[in-house]
Amino acid sequence: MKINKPKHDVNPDLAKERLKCNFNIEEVTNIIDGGKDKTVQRKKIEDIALNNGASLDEVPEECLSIKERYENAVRKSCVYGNLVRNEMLEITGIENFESPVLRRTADAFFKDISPFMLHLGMFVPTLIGQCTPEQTAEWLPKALDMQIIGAYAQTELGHGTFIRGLETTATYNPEKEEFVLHSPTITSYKWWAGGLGKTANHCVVMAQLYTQGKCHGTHLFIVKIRDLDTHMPLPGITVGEIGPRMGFSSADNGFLRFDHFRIPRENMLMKHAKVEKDGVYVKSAKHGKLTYGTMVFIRVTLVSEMSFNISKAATIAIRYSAVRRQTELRPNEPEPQILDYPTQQHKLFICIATAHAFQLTSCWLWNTFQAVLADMKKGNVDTLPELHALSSCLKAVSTSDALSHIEQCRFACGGHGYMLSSNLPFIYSFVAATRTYEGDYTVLLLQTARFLVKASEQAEAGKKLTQTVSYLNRTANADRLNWDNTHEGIIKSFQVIAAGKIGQCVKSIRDRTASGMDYEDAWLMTTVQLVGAAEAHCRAVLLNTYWSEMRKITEASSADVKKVMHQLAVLYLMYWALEKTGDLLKYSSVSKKDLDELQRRYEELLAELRPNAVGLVDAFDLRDEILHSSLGSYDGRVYERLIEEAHKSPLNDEPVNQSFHKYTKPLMLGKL
Ligand SMILES: CC/C=C\C/C=C\C/C=C\C/C=C\C/C=C\C/C=C/C=C/C(=O)SCCNC(=O)CCNC(=O)[C@H](O)C(C)(C)COP(=O)(O)OP(=O)(O)OC[C@H]1O[C@@H](n2cnc3c(N)ncnc32)[C@H](O)[C@@H]1OP(=O)(O)O
Ligand SMILES: Cc1cc2nc3c(=O)[nH]c(=O)nc-3n(C[C@H](O)[C@H](O)[C@H](O)COP(=O)(O)OP(=O)(O)OC[C@H]3O[C@@H](n4cnc5c(N)ncnc54)[C@H](O)[C@@H]3O)c2cc1C
Repeated sequence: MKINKPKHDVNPDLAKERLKCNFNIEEVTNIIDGGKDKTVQRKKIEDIALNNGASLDEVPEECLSIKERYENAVRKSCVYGNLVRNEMLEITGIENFESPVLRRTADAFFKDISPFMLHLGMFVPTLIGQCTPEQTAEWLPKALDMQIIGAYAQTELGHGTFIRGLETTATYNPEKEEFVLHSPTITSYKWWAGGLGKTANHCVVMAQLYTQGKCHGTHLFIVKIRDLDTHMPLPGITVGEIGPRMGFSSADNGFLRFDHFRIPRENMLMKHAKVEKDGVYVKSAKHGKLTYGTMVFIRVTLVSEMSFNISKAATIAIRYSAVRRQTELRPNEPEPQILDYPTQQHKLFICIATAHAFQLTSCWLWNTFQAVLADMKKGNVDTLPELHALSSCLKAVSTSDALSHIEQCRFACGGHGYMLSSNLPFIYSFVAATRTYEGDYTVLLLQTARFLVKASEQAEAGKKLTQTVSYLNRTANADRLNWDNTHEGIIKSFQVIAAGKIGQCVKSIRDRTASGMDYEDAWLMTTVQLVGAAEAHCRAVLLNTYWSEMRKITEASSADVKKVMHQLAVLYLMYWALEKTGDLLKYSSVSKKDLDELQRRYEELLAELRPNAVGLVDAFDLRDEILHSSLGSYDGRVYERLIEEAHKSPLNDEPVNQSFHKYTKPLMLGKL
C-alpha cells in the first residue's frame, strides 16, 4: 500500500514501533474499508479533495471569529460540494451519495463541521424516503446538483423528543390548494436545524397537518424559505442562527418562525399520506411512523460515524503515546514511552477494538436496514419494529461509548490533549452532540425497552422470536447461567444478563400494576431499570455481532491478521465482562476466582497487543490532512508541531498587545 511519504523524518520511537508490527497493515485497512477495491476508491476520492487544497487554511479555524469561521466554512463547502457533484459522486455512484467515504473526506476540509452537512446528510435522504415519484423527479436532481440547499427543520424550541407535541401547523386551504404554515407560540419556533440559519434556501418542515377541520398529526413539507437570487428570507419567514454552542462552531444551526406562510399543496411530501385537492386526507402507509424514516436512516449511519470518530481519537492518542516519554521507572534508566504503561494501554486499546466492533456492526446494521427497506417496498412492514428497536439502542450506545472513549483518549494525552490543535476537543464536542441529536440516549433506549418487554412476553407465551431477540426464547426461564470461560460463554452470559434484566422489568411492571398502579405509572417507575435492560440487550447484540462478523470477515485473511483481529475481539469481550462484573455475579455462576483469571488474561492481552498498537492505528489509514492533529501525525513531530501551532495564535502577531497600554499599565501605575 502506498503510504503518503512524510515530508520530515519520522520520530525514531514511532519508526521503531512500525518495525515491531507483525501483521500486514494493508490487509487490515482493506477489511476496515470493506475490501481492496473500496480502499482504492476511498484513496481516489481523498486524492481529489487533497489535490484541490482541502486542508489549506491560512489561519486555523479556531482562531477565527464566529463570522469568519462561518464564511470560511461556506467557502470550503462550496469547493467541496462542487467536487462531490462533479467528481466524487461519479466514483461512488450517485445512488451512494450517503457513502461514509464522502462524509470522511469532508474532514479534510473541516476540523469542525460544514454548514452544508445536513443538506446531504438529512435533506436529501428525506426527499429520497418521503417523496412520491413525481416529487422526487421535481426536487431530488436540484438538491443533488446543489441548485437548492436544504435543512431538516423538525425540532422546536419547546419540543425535540416528543414529536407528537410539535406545534407548527400546516392548515390546508382547498380554495387555493395551499397549505398555510404557522408558528402559533414562542415554543413553536423551529430550533436547531443544521444549515438553516444562514445557508439553506429550502427546508423540510415537520408540522401538524390540519385539513377539513381535523388534525392528522405530524407530516413533512418542503418549504422554500429564501429567494434563490437575493437569498433574502421570503415574506412570512423569520429565520436566523441560534448562537454559539459547545461544538458545531462553523455551522449555522437555525431558528425559523412562520407567519401564515403559504406553500402549494404539492409541497407536502406525500409518499406515505396525501391530501387531495378537495382536502380529503388519504393515508397509504401500513405503519404509522414511516414519516420518521429519515431519523432511522441517520441512526443507522451514526454507528459507522462513531467508528470513524473513535479511530481518529485512537490514532492521535496512540501515536502520541509512542512519542511521549514520562517518569523514570528505575533510577538512571530512560523514561519509558507512555504507551508502555498498562494503564495507558487499558485506556487506548479498547478504542481500537471498539472502532472495529462498531464498523463491523454498522455494516451488519446497514444490511438489515436495506432488507427492511426491501420488505417495505413489497408492502411488508413487519420487520420495521425490530429495526427501530435495534437502530435506537445501537445509536444510543455507540454514541455514548464513543464519547467516553474519546474522552479517555484526551486524558491519555495529558495537557496537550486539551489543545485544540490536537483535534481531540473538536472530535469530542462533535461526538457529544451525537448522544443527543437524532434521539436522546435515554429516550431511544426506552424505545428499545418497549420492544424488549413485548418480546419477553411473547417468549413467555412460547412464541418464536425474531433473530436479535431470539436469545429470549432460550433464556426466558433460565435462572443463573453456569459460567463458561470461553468467548462464546461470555457472549451467552451477556444474553442471560439482558434476559434477566428484561424479565426483572416485566416483573416490576406487573407487581406495580397488581398493587393498583395504572400501566403508564408502573412503566414510568420502572424506567431506570428499563434503560439498563435495553443497554444490556445492546451490549449482547454488539458482542455477538462483532464476534461473528469478525470471524466471517477474516476467514480468508493471513494468519497474522487473523490473530490480531481475533485478539482485538477477545479484548472487547473481556473488557466488557470486567466492566459488568456486578451483572455477571448476579446472573451467572461466575466466581471471584474466575474473575481474577479473566483480569489476568485481560492484562496479558494488553501486553500481547502492545507491539502492534501503532500498526493497528496506521491501518485506519487516516491521512494527516484528515486527522488535523499536532499530536497524531504520521511522522510523530509532536513537539515541533505544537510550537508551530502556537506561533499561529493571533495573540502572537505583535510582541505587545494594545491592552497593555490601555488597561494593564494604568493599573500598574495606579492610574485606572
Ligand atoms: C457538502 C456536504 C458536506 C458533507 C456531507 C457529506 C456527507 C453527509 C452524510 C452523512 C452525514 C451523517 C450524519 C449527520 C447527521 C446529522 C447531523 C446533525 C443533525 C441532527 C438532526 C436531528 O436531530 S433531527 C431531529 C431528530 N429528532 C429525534 O430523533 C426525536 C426523537 N423522538 C422520536 O424519535 C419519537 O418521538 C419517539 C420515538 C421518542 C416517540 O415517538 P411518538 O410519535 O411519540 O411515538 P410513540 O407513540 O411513543 O410510539 C408509537 C409506536 O411507534 C414506534 N416508533 C416510534 N418511532 C418509530 C420509528 N422511527 N420507526 C418505527 N417505529 C417507531 C414506537 O416504538 C411505538 O411502538 P409500539 O409498538 O411500542 O406502540
Ligand atoms: C448539534 C445539534 C444539532 C441538531 N440538529 C438538528 C437538526 O438538524 N434538525 C432538527 O430538527 N433537530 C436538530 N437537533 C435537535 C435534536 O434532535 C434534539 O435536541 C434531540 O432530539 C433532543 O431533544 P430535546 O432537545 O428536546 O431534549 P429533551 O427531550 O428536552 O431532553 C432533555 C432531558 O429530558 C429527558 N427526557 C425527555 N423525554 C423523556 C422521556 N420520555 N423519558 C425520559 N426522559 C426524557 C432526556 O433524556 C434528557 O435528559 C440538533 C441538536 C443538536 C444538539
